[in-house]
Amino acid sequence: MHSEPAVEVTGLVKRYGPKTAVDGLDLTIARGTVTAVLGPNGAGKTTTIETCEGFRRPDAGTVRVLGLDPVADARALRPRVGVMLQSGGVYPGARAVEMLRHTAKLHAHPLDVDALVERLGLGSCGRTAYRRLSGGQQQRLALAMAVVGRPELVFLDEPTAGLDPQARRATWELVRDLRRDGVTVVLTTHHLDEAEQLADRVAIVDGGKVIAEGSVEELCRGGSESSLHFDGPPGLDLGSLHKVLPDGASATEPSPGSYRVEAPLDPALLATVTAWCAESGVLPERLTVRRRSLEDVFLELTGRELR
Ligand SMILES: Nc1ncnc2c1ncn2[C@@H]1O[C@H](COP(=O)(O)OP(=O)(O)OP(=O)(O)O)[C@@H](O)[C@H]1O
Repeated sequence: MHSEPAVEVTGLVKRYGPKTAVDGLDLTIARGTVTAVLGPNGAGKTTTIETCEGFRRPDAGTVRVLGLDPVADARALRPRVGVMLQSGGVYPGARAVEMLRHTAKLHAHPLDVDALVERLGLGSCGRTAYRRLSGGQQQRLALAMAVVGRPELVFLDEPTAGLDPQARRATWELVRDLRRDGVTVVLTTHHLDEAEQLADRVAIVDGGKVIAEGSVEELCRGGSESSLHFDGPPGLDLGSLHKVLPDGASATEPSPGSYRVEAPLDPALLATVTAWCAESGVLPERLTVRRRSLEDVFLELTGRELR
């Protein structure tokens, strides 16, 4: 049974009036994995996740979650799927930790509430009404509510947006523990480092479609895997550098005084570039070797920075 994917989205289309938010999206998520769904603003991530959560009906295509239909089988899925919404979903007057205890009681094998409260730094919020919590506290509570029932699958929509570094790390640790316990985690994020840190698989969504999918390593493979960077005076004669670089290499000045050399990286390349700098009377500052990152891939695929 567990060879069946946790989530299977096929040809999903979702429109809001004339606007097509999701446009034939395909995504398969294996059980027990952490998948990060990345994409620029308005790419269709939230709409896709909300359709998987059963909050929206597809206009076309199919969505199966744990083998079931998220709308028709909502009752059966509720105890098995944890949902963390971007905002709200909680009665504003409800007291924070009481609400968490109440949610825990609705489940057969909940997590230990006190341990979870401690872990997410919610101890001081005990009897505080939800609406009086800070944004970060509300968010951590939403995360706690999503996982307290020990679900098989958790959807986290931008779980660390706006959190301070400490709360962010606590959230990452929690996601790692969920994964270790075999929980499938699907998260949307604008933080590429979050995807790099947590995700087994990354799906990049743009224009309502998945335009690339794979592990971070797979996505970063191909193209030029690494590049050499240095700063110097603006307007250096890169023509003379090209002459000494190996065939197929490129040297560019992406912004004034900032240089990038793309070529198969080996010690000889470094020697060639520094020798050229010496001949040109240039002291290369901040000389670094950079591996191709998810950010580079994202930029190449979407033509946009993430935010
Ligand atoms: N309820 C709605 N009514 C009308 N248009 C909507 C609605 N919800 C989303 N949209 C539009 O659909 C498109 C996809 O939105 P969605 O929220 O799914 O994208 P997203 O990738 O989650 O974006 P973000 O990163 O900004 O949260 C956007 O153009 C958005 O403006």
